[in-house]
Amino acid sequence: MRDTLRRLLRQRKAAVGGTLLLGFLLVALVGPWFVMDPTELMGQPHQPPSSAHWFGTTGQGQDVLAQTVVGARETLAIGFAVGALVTLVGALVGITAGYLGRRVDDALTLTTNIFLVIPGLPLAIVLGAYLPSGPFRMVVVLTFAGWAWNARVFRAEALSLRGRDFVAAAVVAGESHLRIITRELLPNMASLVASSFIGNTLYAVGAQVGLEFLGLGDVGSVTWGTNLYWAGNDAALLTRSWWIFVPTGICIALVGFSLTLLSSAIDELTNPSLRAPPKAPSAAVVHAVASPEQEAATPGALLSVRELSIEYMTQAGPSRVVDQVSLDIAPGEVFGLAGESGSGKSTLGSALLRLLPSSAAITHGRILFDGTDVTALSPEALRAFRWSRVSMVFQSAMSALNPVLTLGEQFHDTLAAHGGNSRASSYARARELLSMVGLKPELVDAWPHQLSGGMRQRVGIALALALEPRLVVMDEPTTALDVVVQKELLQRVVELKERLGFAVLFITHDLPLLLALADRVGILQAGKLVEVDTAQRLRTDARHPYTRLLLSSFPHLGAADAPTPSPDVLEQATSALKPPLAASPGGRR
Ligand SMILES: Nc1ncnc2c1ncn2[C@@H]1O[C@H](COP(=O)(O)OP(=O)(O)OP(=O)(O)O)[C@@H](O)[C@H]1O
Repeated sequence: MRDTLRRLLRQRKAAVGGTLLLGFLLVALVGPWFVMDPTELMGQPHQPPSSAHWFGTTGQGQDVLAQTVVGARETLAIGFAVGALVTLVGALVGITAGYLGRRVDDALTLTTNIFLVIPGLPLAIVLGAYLPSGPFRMVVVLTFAGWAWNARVFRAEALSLRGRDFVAAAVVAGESHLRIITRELLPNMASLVASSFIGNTLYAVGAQVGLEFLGLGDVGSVTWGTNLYWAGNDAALLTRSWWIFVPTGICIALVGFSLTLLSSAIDELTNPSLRAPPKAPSAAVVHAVASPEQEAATPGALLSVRELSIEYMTQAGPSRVVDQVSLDIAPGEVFGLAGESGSGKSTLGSALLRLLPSSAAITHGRILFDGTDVTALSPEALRAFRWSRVSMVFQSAMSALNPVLTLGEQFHDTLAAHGGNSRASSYARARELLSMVGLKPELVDAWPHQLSGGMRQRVGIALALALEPRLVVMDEPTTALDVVVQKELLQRVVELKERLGFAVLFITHDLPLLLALADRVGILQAGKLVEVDTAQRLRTDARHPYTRLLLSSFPHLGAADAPTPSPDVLEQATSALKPPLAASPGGRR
């Protein structure tokens, strides 16, 4: 907690926003003792700023500085009180609904939705007419009108946390609902609570000033809203007495600005991916290659990667994660890319479709695909190129499918984006693709959550094959699956590859799996391709020490001194993957 606070203070946005807000709080707390009585008629009306009245006088002769300073107290007090109450009520209702679910959720969600459809202003007017005037009325009115949005946000967060293992573990351990909510859920929502509180305070200050300006507050009190109300009533605009409303207006804008800065700082602190990444060089793709002969693709190769280097721009400067990699993939070949975690496999795979994040740049080299220089494609050409010529199967079957669209719709989106025809023809193609990967065609109307992990990954493969690409990049497609499902899936991939003739770049850290599946394997170490060879040769005659180290970490792969190897994974996988894999295309590195 102290560490979070320290990091928050180090953030420029938080420092500026916090200092501004603290300044206003200080003025609101002690300022009223140092200024004149804001209600007393001290001088001539409509007097511009002078040494007697630094901010001038109002249309009735009161001191504008005193009104601005004293007005801060009630405005901010109500703002923070409403901010806290709206957050509290919203969190209570939302978390209870999301965590308990069923009937409680139905009832609370219905209530929340009713509040959401009632327009805030009429609700505030009606409530205001029945409640005794004063700050209390404003707090009740704004809390009543504002809690529902917050409840929706907290409910969504509770629903997502409820499914997490640590909550299931607390339930199994017999913890009470109250304890689970306060000990398991709430601490995990700390950043949401903090940013909601700041956002709600911003809402409260704005809404309060708005209502009071319309005369719906207590016009006898001194707040920033009533200052503006009286400025309007005293014709400050008509008489061009700008000093009556400008100081209050500036204060409201500055408080809003400081709260916005704080809210954004909290978001960035709790979610580092929101921080603006350091900028990649403006020429994100550089085409230089060392030698002219490297300019050309290898004859007969489907893909030629030439001296490719990729850098991420980090706070500490550029970090090269792919370093001068050159490789070729032949039509119909399965090329395996192996290497330990963080060696740059996924970065290299994403670069083939130019799917790198904005903080990454291809700083050197070329990607030549079937006569196309991928590194030089315009955004429009790239859109047409991706998926129709090179597609991808992503690692996480869980998150690669859109949870709110049926499978048919997801196929239709992909086909329509590449000039597909009617929805009916997309659905027909989707059924065909589903049966091709061994799923029932009727699943076209299913939602992703109705499928198992293995089924989802098959859908991912079907989607990747929808436009009959010539190369499919598979980035750890089986990592999250158990060995049986993994085996079935890979068998299917090999069958489809034999039938349709596409090539595969298969990325994984599971070297035994690759040696069984791939025609050739490349070993990536810290961004460098240290060895490329046929799977057969790598198994028995690996040359690079890093390859040998990787192989030796799997004792069943022939290490003579390995303790009684368990059933040979390689043998199992090879026998599963019929027909036998083709020999390597020669002549490439
Ligand atoms: N957005 C990013 N900003 C900065 N560095 C990054 C970013 N994404 C990845 N990296 C770094 O790039 C390197 C390569 O990451 P990459 O994901 O390509 O490795 P990998 O071999 O696919 O790993 P794994 O097998 O664990 O998926 C890692 O050191 C990682 O920390």
